[in-house]
Amino acid sequence: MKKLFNDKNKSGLTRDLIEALFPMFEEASAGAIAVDREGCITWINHSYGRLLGLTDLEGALGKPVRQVIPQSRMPEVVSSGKPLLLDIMEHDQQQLVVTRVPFFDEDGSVQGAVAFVLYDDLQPLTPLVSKYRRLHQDLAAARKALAKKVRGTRYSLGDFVGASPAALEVKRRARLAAGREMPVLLLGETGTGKEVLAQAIHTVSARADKPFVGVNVAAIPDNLLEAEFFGVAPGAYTGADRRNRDGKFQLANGGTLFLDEVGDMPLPLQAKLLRALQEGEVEPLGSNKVDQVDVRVIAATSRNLEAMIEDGSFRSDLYYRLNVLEIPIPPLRERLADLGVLCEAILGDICESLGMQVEITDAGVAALGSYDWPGNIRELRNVLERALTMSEEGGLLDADAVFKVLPKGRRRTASSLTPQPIRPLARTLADAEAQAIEEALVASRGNRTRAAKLLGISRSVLYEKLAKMS
Ligand SMILES: Nc1ncnc2c1ncn2[C@@H]1O[C@H](COP(=O)(O)OP(=O)(O)OP(=O)(O)O)[C@@H](O)[C@H]1O
Repeated sequence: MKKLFNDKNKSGLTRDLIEALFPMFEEASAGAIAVDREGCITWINHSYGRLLGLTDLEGALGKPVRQVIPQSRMPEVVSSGKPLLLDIMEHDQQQLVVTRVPFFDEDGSVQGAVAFVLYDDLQPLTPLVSKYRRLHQDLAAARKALAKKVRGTRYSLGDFVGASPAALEVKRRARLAAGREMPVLLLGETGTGKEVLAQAIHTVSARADKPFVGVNVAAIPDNLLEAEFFGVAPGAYTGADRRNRDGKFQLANGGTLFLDEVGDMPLPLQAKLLRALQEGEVEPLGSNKVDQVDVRVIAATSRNLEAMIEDGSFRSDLYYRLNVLEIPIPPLRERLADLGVLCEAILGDICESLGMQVEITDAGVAALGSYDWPGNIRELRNVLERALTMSEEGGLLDADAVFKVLPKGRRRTASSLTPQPIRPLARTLADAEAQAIEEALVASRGNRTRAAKLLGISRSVLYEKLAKMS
């Protein structure tokens, strides 16, 4: 038997072999053609002629293949000596799946090439193509999820919803923080979005593809905090793991460490944290070696750190170390103009997970504005979730539906009963104006053109006033 792969003829496709295989391929394919080493047609079968719309097959013989089939890549196959095993060729708005193979003489020189049309329409391949597309989409989704997991974040800046002057100022500062390496201190009541913002800053920063590690100081017992932060050396204490256990600092190395409720940190640990931040090194519990760490810290608190410094429960040096860029996040009651956009975003999110469609009316949004939101946006989300469980698919949340689920007893009042100190008239007028603008923005669900109309002023005047308020 002839050796298929000898030195001269590595591909083994001699003319004899091609001739032996040809009838089988020709029979099975939708068309076949052969060219010589110059790329001129030496043979073409009837089925291919029909596919190409050729009336005179004899007339095609001897012609350069590109004269007859402009998109043919046979000249490339003859000149390179390499097959093109699977290709899609367009011809007269048809898509042909073709395979092209060169053949050689005994000396290994290219003698010509043959080509077969495997499919003359892509229909039979549809299940394969759609399966490929589905797998491709799954792969892209999995890659995205994995990238988020590696980053450790769920939120980016777009997730901090709000268009009021106060919310825009928060986002402006967050963007500034993302562009620099400095420590950031986020100040805000519970549920105002401190964690959302910390993650968003990390996601936009140069450390985005490194870990984001969050730790809630208030949630960890004091006696475990040190190990949690700085790690534990093997056998550091009775019952300790034999292996090294990394702390949050080591886990966040290269990335961002989010210290939530930093005001709840006991004083002895504050000193160690300060050292870690100043020196860029941490000492695991029970170890006499230090680990170098490169960590960007974003701290957050709902407590008044300045008052804590006064009463000696927070170190002032640590405060100044953490508070290089301060971002105060206003409570929801101070940015009611964002209620409309917040409702839209939160309802969209909840509805998507429940597979339903429910919207809120302007009166529903205005009803939400009558409450003072001590739990801020987290509470708003809970209230909307409760309202949704009581509403019907495709329904509308109106004021009645909102009042049914709104906690009683924390309504905002238009005027306080306690007498207010007399202030300069200009100040009182400015406050009244700011409140009127805020209420118009609530009523118009953040739509400034509508808000300007409600107030009877032009849009440009409204913008001017908003700029002064921010
Ligand atoms: N501006 C915002 N836009 C959209 N959703 C927000 C916003 N702020 C907060 N949320 C949502 O409110 C919830 C609470 O947010 P987050 O955990 O960031 O608040 P926090 O200030 O860190 O609260 P805490 O101090 O209690 O930990 C989350 O579900 C978050 O998605």
